[in-house]
Amino acid sequence: MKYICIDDGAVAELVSGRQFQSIDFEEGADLIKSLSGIGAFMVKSGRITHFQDSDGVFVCTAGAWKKKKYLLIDCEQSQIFSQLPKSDSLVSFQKLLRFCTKLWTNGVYNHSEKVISGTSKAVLFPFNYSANSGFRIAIEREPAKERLAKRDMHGHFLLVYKSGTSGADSAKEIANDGNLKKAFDRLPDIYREIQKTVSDTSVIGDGNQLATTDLGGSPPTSRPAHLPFEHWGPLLTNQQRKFIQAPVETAHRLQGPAGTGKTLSLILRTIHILRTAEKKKRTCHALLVTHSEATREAIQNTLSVVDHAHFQDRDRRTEAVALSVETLASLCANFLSQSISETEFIDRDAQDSKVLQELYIEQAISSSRKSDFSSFKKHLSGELRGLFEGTSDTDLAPLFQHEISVLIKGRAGESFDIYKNCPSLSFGLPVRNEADKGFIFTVFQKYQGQLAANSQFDTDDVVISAVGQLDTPIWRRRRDREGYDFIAIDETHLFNINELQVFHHFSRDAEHLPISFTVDQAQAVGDRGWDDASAFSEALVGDETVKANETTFTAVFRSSPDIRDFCHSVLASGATLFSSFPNTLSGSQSTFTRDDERRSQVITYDEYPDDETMFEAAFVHAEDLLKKTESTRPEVLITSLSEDVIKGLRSISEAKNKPVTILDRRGDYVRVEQAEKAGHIVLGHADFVGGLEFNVVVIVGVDKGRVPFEGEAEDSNSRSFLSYVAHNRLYVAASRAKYALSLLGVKSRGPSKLLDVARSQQLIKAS
Ligand SMILES: Nc1ncnc2c1ncn2[C@@H]1O[C@H](COP(=O)(O)OP(=O)(O)OP(=O)(O)O)[C@@H](O)[C@H]1O
Repeated sequence: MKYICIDDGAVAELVSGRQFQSIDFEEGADLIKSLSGIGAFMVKSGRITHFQDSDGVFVCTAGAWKKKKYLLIDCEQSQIFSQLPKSDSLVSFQKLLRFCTKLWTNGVYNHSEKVISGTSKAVLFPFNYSANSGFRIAIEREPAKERLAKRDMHGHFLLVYKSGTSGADSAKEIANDGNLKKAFDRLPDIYREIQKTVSDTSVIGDGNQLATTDLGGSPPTSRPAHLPFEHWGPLLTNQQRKFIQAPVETAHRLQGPAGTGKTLSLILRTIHILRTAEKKKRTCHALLVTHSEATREAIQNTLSVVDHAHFQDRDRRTEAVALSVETLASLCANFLSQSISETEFIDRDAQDSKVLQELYIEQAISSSRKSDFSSFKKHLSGELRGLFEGTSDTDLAPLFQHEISVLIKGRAGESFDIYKNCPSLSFGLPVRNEADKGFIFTVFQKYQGQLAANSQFDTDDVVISAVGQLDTPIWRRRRDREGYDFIAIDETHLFNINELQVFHHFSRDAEHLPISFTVDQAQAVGDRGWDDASAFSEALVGDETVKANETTFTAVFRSSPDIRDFCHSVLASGATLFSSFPNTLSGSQSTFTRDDERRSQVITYDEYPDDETMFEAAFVHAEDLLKKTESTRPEVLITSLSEDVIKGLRSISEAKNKPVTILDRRGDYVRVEQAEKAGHIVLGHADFVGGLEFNVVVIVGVDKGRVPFEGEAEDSNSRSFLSYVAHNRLYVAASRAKYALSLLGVKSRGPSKLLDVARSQQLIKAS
């Protein structure tokens, strides 16, 4: 294929169809295959007709050819589709089409679109943030000038003649217009043919058009995933469909970055399996496990719209097909008569418990400092001793909390013997020898003592006792009667290994592992010591030899291309600093159509003289962006990675009478619903925003000293840990945004280092 000639009608169609934005859709995958010259050319859209011969391809829409504008991609000269991976090729093609539209309509260019003044050239840098940031596409805006002028067609053509990473002098460079001339000579014939085709198939054409238009739009609802099951069919990507319809008997891991529809697909898969069982008159009891009570409520609410058969309202004791939605704690309580009352239970995702746990740990550290440190001191490694001596109890608390939750409770099940042999985390407390572990374990025991003294349990306590009861002959006999035929687990990255090992005991048949689960490791806070995503499968399945099937999503539905790029820059910066930091956004694409992009805003970073002025400005930005994005107040989130900033924002909202609804648990959809009723903006710490989505997100205090948090600690271990978690939190907070993201900081502090990549690539502007 020497060239591809696309008319302006086809360009408009290709930028507005959601299915052309990602290779996860069959249409997107076919399109990129065709562009790369693999097989016959194919574009599935009612409005577009294409012609192919040995020379090239014409992608056209009906109309008078002389009135149209054309993009001619010279494939021979530019090699544009043979240099990049498929997903990147599609992204660069889509960005090219958008740039062409702007060149034709004198639109406003962004930082990656450059018209070279004094020349007839333009250059596009489609990947300003990533490994391919130097990749560019060169366009001649006035190809075959004289020849086209004679035929009254000057200004009707753009010619893509070069791509790659090397620069050149645009003023001197001359694009070869041989292929353009060939294509030009064929246009009258091609459009005569189209005219015939359109009149022959006008009825079919219309029908197809409707289908395409449907797909191009967003789901007609303001709430995520709130559409009945049947309506999702035509909106799904190939990958989503593949996951939803995959065989039930085997373990299946679904991975993908934020906003790719993991939760939605897990819900649809569960309903699909239950509906199939009902149709075939088979018994099927399904279990959907969420990480916290708040996300359980959110999923139950979504199910009430998606699932018209009301599987979740059915009683599994009397119905053959039913669904139970549980948290790990409620599951253990129901099955193992471990009922503990709400006041006894420490919910990791709730503000009160978090504060309480940190307080207990701080007290445990302080008491160990007084009573145990002197006897351990000479045996401790220099690094741990140095850290302990040079750091305050308050600054040490998050490091100990992480070690306790991930390793002592998470991996070792509170057993010192197992903990002793656990490999240390790369980014956290520096644990170098057995004495280090012994000392940390003493702090842990003190913490555990405090919980016991106050008669409180956390999830780990419940799970550890549960596992003991699950591996007994009594449960093995009950399992056949009470176990589940299908188990779905959302947000697996938030569970620790200890917890993951419980789930496979709940399947009805011990031989089969009908478990499906979703993962985005980058959303877990801090180094969890996972080697890769397959560690989740091993922990869940409980057997290293059983391989889970896997599906990866790359089409990001939630966020605009700019916001996706920004999130990618945060993960890329984390991955550069920390060997174990997962960059799950690589190779993903935003599915925003040109219509969605109309509401999208550039990402801004603004500086203020002090905190007070910044807090007030947060509300001004929120109001401004909600107007620009045509949103309502509850569709706006103000958040921060710092507890103190949240307190400051709260006081300002009270003092200035700007009512807000406050999130104090992770993914608390009920609070968001209250905000909807009250017409309030939502305010909450970054730890509580996971699982939610907003049109506008304002992140306050993204400056030095706060992101990452720098206490008094000088120690490099604690700094690395805080930097690691700041990357996770900033990614989670930013990826909640659909159309607009605004970042605020204090001038004297300067912007956070985490913004360096994004700033250097001009992904952020001052507003
Ligand atoms: N095929 C699709 N067509 C249109 N919208 C979709 C599609 N798939 C998912 N979405 C939308 O994308 C958004 C994100 O979905 P969801 O919350 O399930 O993603 P997620 O991957 O679980 O995100 P996170 O990891 O951030 O929690 C939702 O608004 C959902 O309705």
